[in-house]
Amino acid sequence: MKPGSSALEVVGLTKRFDRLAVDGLDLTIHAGEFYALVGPNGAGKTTTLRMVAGLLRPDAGSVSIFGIDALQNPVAAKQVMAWVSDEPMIYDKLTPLEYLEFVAGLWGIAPTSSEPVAQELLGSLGLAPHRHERCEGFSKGMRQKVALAGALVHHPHLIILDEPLTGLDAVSARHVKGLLSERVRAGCTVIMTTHILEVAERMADRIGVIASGQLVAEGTLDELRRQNGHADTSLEDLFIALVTLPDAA
Ligand SMILES: Nc1ncnc2c1ncn2[C@@H]1O[C@H](COP(=O)(O)OP(=O)(O)OP(=O)(O)O)[C@@H](O)[C@H]1O
Repeated sequence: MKPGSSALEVVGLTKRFDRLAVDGLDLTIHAGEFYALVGPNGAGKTTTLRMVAGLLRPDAGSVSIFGIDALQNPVAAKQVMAWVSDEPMIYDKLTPLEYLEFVAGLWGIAPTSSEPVAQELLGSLGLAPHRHERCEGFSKGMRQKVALAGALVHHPHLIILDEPLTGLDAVSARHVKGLLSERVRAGCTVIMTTHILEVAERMADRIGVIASGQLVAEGTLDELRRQNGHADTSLEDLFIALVTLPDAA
């Protein structure tokens, strides 16, 4: 992907349930960046990402993924992206290796090509010793990692993750963070929501703060600090200041 081009362009994205969940959101994520979307509970983060991933139809707005209109061409858009939910579904009766081969098959990738990729993914996530065990006996964290591996098997350029680190122990979190950083170094774009502000602070090139379905601030940590007039404050303090603004409450 061309450096400097946009991986994701969201314009005027809107979704109403009982009340407005996403309110005319504009968002641009550059190709090759690691972007963290943070915000309070109910801010509209998951709803935004579900619309981007093609799982929820927006009431208004547009979503463009590497120039592909994701609402008009959802299949083409899905071919270049991965979606990892915070409540992943995997097939319990399969082993991780079988699951990855199954998912690769859905993408039309032959087992001879997918197997080395699957082995490598499972190795990076610390799942190699369990690759031949059925997923039904796996912990929540292990299942999350199998789902992540499954989402990456077709070499997506844009990786969208909803709370990928929640519920993971320190070793598993390290594996996931390592894999995502390695993907960004290889040229992929990563967008993830997180409530772990330290992770956003350490890993993200840019951070978007969303409140009441709107982007209330965006930038590198230094830019966010400058915008708020605090040279050395933590992201946690900035976050609390931003999401408790009168018009963001
Ligand atoms: N399927 C749904 N039906 C009705 N309301 C919904 C649905 N999904 C989300 N909402 C509402 O939309 C708003 C935004 O929810 P969303 O899950 O996007 O927030 P979030 O920022 O991801 O929150 P959290 O950090 O708690 O996961 C909330 O008020 C939520 O109750």
